[in-house]
Amino acid sequence: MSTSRKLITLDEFTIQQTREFPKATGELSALLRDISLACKLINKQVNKAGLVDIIGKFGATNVQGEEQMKLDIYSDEMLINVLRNSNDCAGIASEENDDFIAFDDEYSINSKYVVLFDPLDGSSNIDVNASIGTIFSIYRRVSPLGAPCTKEDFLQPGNKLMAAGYVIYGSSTMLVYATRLGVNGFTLEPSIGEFCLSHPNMVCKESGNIYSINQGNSRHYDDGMVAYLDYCMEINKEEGRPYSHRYIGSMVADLHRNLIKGGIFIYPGDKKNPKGKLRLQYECNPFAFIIEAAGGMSTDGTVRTLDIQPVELHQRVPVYVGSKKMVEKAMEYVAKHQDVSAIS
Ligand SMILES: O=P(O)(O)OC[C@H]1O[C@](O)(COP(=O)(O)O)[C@@H](O)[C@@H]1O
Ligand SMILES: [Mg+2]
Ligand SMILES: [Mg+2]
Repeated sequence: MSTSRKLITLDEFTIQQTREFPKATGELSALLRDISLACKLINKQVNKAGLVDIIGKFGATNVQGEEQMKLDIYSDEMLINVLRNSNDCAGIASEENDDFIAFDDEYSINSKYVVLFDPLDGSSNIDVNASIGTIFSIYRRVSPLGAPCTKEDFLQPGNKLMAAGYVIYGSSTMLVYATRLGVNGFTLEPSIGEFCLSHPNMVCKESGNIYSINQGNSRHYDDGMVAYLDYCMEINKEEGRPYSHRYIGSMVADLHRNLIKGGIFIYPGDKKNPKGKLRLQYECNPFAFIIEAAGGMSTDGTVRTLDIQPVELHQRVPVYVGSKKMVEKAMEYVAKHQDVSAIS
């Protein structure tokens, strides 16, 4: 049985897409190719993490007070170096850097785009060989070309995104990215070192039977969240419940599974952390953009994630993202209990 088929590389795919848009300059596609190069360099280290000095803590904390892992720093440096030398990017913002970085060479100041990224997502899973990832999002600048980019370029709401994506370093390495044209997945073919189209036109099912949440925090949840979890665990054969609980603890891996199988991922606000844990600009917005482009939905429990106006680079927001019907149901529970608690 021959398993080979004509491979379409990411380069070929992005060039084909550019041809469909006469006005397209190819800069966005070039930026995607730059990001894929940086992720190939990260992938090389991830694949042999136990054998090279890339496991463990770096010995510093980031602006959010989180311990940085060596692979967080390595991945951050790879992305910054590739994007700084690419002529396609005016500047970056990253989970691992306090402030944005504007590239001030003569090419970068004339680039139309800025990139935000979570260089290594799922840091708590690095040392235990569970799937981890990189998350990125691309905005067109609002600041004038010909000068370094500014903070405003990085504090745009998600509904202004041009493209967003992630790379998952798992049993295979995949790059999935979304534009307003749709969502496509590419698998790294190690023998040619190229990402090749493997999951064209990805769609997020309207409903699924997986719920993904760190239930270890449930003692801190408000009534609405507790009631929704009861709903997920309730025995109701007609409605396909109880749902299965799946939680890898890497947002990239949990969202990738739900994108393919259907499901809901929730990192709510709670009594301990009212804003939740995940960051709006380089975790929640890119996934909201990808999942919506695939037909799903994302909110902070009340508002569409993509319509939230960012005020800080590293701000956190609650997130309910995934299959449309499941997010709507979770919103019903949250709203119902918000009304009750408002009255009482
Ligand atoms: O351990 P918790 O509290 O469930 O948090 C897990 C979440 O934290 C994260 O690891 C945060 O991302 P980073 O690893 O990039 O800091 C997410 O990937 C994941 O969904
Ligand atoms: Mg992360
Ligand atoms: Mg991270």
